[in-house]
Amino acid sequence: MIEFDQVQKSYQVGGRAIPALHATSMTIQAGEVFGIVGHSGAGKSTLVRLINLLERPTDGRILIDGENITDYSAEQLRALRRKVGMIFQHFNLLSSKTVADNIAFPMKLAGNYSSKEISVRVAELLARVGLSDHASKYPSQLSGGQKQRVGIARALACRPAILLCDEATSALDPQTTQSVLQLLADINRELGLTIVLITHEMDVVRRVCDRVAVMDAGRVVEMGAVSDVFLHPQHPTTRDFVFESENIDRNEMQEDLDQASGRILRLTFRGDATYKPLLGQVARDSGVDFSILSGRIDHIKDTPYGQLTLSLVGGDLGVAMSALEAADVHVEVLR
Ligand SMILES: Nc1ncnc2c1ncn2[C@@H]1O[C@H](COP(=O)(O)OP(=O)(O)OP(=O)(O)O)[C@@H](O)[C@H]1O
Repeated sequence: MIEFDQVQKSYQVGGRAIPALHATSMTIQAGEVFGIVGHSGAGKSTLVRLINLLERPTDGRILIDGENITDYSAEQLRALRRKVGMIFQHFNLLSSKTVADNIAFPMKLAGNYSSKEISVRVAELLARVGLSDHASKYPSQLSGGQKQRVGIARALACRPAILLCDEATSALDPQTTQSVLQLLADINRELGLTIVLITHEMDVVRRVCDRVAVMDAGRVVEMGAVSDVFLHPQHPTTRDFVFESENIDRNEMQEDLDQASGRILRLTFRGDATYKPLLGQVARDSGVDFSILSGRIDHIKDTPYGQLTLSLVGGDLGVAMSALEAADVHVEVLR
């Protein structure tokens, strides 16, 4: 478990303190995939780099499994950094070393592994990330996705309990992003590793994260289960991220709403409710006529969800809303 207790960080620039993270308290549970989403400069990297003390807090305490790491000695800090692996947007591989040597590097640096242990572990990791045939290649001979797989294998070499991912898929195309996110999800499930993932794309959060913190100007402005935050965003910054990820043009959406008659409802279906043929039944029972203004069906991690915006006329709206809510559909009245 990672706990931030009133953690604050300012950078000193030319004698002035630039605040990057205002006093923040939050907990990341062991074994979860925790997303941090925010625009450029929001303070995401700062927050994540505090977890392995690449940056030191200006104030507050950071506890990992109950231990205050800000009090650690140099020796304890070295041990902490072996427990916390990290992967980067631009992979940060050593270009003069082969794939196998890049993966072996942190184990050699740690100094307490035999060469036999290192070669067994490297072979195991190469297989885990699907690169067994590329052990002797150099980074320049690999694609972006393969380089990130090497980055992941290297980060896992010393069997960390936490993996920090700093915009790990931002330099990759959509298909490669998908396969790297799938690898991270598999690793999280199989190894029980805690993953903290920074991104500026809500879609990345939707695919792999259990919980998310939304950052804006050095503050966490919204935090919660991805299904709650994504489907019912409260803060304007969160709404922007969700609309952006769903390719929704707010002006166009407003025009559609203005043209529609009657009441406008937004229905959110989660899990099994997503596939139930509810609307026809509700319309018959309540006498309400409806037309669909927009709709989508997708997944949050492995859970299906659907969202529909409807305009409704006639009949008994109260009966319709009660029937939907009784079937576990979240009903939001937009107008
Ligand atoms: N080493 C530094 N020295 C001075 N200011 C810094 C330093 N690192 C970050 N900052 C400032 O702190 C604020 C937060 O930066 P940070 O890199 O944490 O944001 P971010 O959300 O990760 O942005 P990006 O997505 O662009 O990486 C910004 O205003 C940035 O300019």
